[in-house]
Amino acid sequence: MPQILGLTRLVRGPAPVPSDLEALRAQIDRLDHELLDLIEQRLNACIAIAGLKANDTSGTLRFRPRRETEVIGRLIDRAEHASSALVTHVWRELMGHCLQAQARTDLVLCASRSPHTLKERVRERLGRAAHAQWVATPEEALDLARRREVVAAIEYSPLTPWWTALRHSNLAAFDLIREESGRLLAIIVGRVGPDDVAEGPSLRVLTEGELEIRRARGETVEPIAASGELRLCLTSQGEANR
Ligand SMILES: O=C(O)C(=O)C[C@]1(C(=O)O)C=C[C@@H](O)C=C1
Repeated sequence: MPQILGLTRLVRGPAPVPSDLEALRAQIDRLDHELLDLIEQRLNACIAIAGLKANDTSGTLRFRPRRETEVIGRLIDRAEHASSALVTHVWRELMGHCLQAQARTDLVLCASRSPHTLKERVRERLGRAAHAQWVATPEEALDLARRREVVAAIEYSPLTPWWTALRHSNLAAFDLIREESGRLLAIIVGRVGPDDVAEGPSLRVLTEGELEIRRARGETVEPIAASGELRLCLTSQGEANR
């Protein structure tokens, strides 16, 4: 019997000494407890922030996409072995739960062409903590986003230019979901203030005339959809707020 064990060891390399395995598992248990304690502390800090946000009369959501993107960006820069996918996934989920601890914030989805892909991509972007609800029309999604603590992800289609309703509205189109090919799949909409929209290209609904004026000023404005006189445009952040 000892000979057979010895042979197995030769083939597989040195087996971990049981006490090493136990020691490493004990270390992992300790780290898990520390991680959980930190998560509890983080949740408590977020609940305290909710108290401050309760005094905010701007009518915006508790959700702050700009802050979330900045937090994740800094952590990705700091990470040594943790991939950006790991950091993004873990913190999107964490922040999704921290947001729910502040106020129940629902996800309203509207898609007829690729509902499954849309839901998956939105979950990747915003985490899985929020309750998701499907609605049949973009108008229903926009109505809920105007009135409730809701983030809406609405499929883009040139045939139903619902995005024209974003002009002169308290809703911001603050994120885009694209297909692998780069094609626009959906627009994420919510009551997010201009200062809380993440850095980077931002969406604006402009008339053709306004678009021309901005271009003449040398601004980078790219129309990505059109309906009558109106254009859905990608602009750089500073330019979008003007
Ligand atoms: O910084 C805030 O405003 C928070 O509410 C905290 C926090 C977070 O978990 O870090 C939670 C939700 C927001 O969407 C952004 C960030």
